[in-house]
Amino acid sequence: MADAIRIEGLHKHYPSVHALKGVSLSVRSGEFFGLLGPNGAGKSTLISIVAGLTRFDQGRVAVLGRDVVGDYRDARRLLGVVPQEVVFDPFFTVREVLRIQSGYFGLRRNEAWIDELLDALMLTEKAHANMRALSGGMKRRVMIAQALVHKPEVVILDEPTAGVDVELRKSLWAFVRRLHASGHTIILTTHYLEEAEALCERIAIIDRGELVALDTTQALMARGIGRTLRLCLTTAQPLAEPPPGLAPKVRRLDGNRMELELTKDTDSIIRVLDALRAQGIEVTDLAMEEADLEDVFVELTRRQRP
Ligand SMILES: Nc1ncnc2c1ncn2[C@@H]1O[C@H](COP(=O)(O)OP(=O)(O)OP(=O)(O)O)[C@@H](O)[C@H]1O
Repeated sequence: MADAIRIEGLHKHYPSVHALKGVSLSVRSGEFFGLLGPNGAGKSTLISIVAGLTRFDQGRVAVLGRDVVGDYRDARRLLGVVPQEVVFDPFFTVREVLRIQSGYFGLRRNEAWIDELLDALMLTEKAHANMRALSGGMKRRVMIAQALVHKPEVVILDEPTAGVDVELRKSLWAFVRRLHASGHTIILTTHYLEEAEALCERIAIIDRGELVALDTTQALMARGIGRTLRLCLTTAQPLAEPPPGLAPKVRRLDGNRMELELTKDTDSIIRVLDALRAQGIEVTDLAMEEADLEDVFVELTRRQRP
């Protein structure tokens, strides 16, 4: 089966920025895929190219084997994009917006699916409301319904939960999970890393137009970034300096509290405890914190400031 999205050697220049510098990546069919990166990394540019809305300078991009330039119509039909910005025509009702969008794809009798979308996105009561009369969160839900009106196999969500309240975010994710479970490929960009961690099977991280990581979420989180060990100690005198041998690992020492950074797989907690005991120091409390996606992300996109 063709990859849901295949990007090869993609370059894009704006007048003053080389926004994509030879990006290659593939999203497998049926995957829940995360596209992460700091502000200005090139995520929206990449999405807009996949959607056939932005020209590029070099490379190839295909949606389920259809070239986004040579086979634009087919590629576009297979894709639903929920844009970052909420754009709408204030003169139409919610149902009209969805009917018009169906018309763009040549779909006539689409009412049953429109009803299903309205229901799933909790918009049924607002079907006859004018777009301008909706709250921001509701408008965003209409954008999602609009992107799905032609039942695309591949769905791209560009920051769908930015500025959305917790309740709506939960219901959106429940809906997106259902879409994924029913066989759709989902590509998500988000600045909420815990969302990506919870939802995505694989994650690509781009930074300043370059792919800096592409791996399963699990493997990314397991990358050898340190774990934090927090200790409460009892000593005759508060410690003035870290015990010998542990000093390079100690990040903070405050009286009887000590925080150490341990390297995954090579540093053992037991050895730390033994080293402390050898100095007559007892440990009264201990807490360990694993690196999360946020730590990995920061590590991979840490910028060399000029
Ligand atoms: N239409 C445009 N004209 C000129 N430069 C642009 C245009 N769109 C984006 N850029 C520039 O291209 C680079 C990539 O921007 P892009 O919007 O793709 O990043 P992003 O990863 O989506 O960022 P964010 O997380 O802030 O949405 C940035 O330096 C941006 O200023």
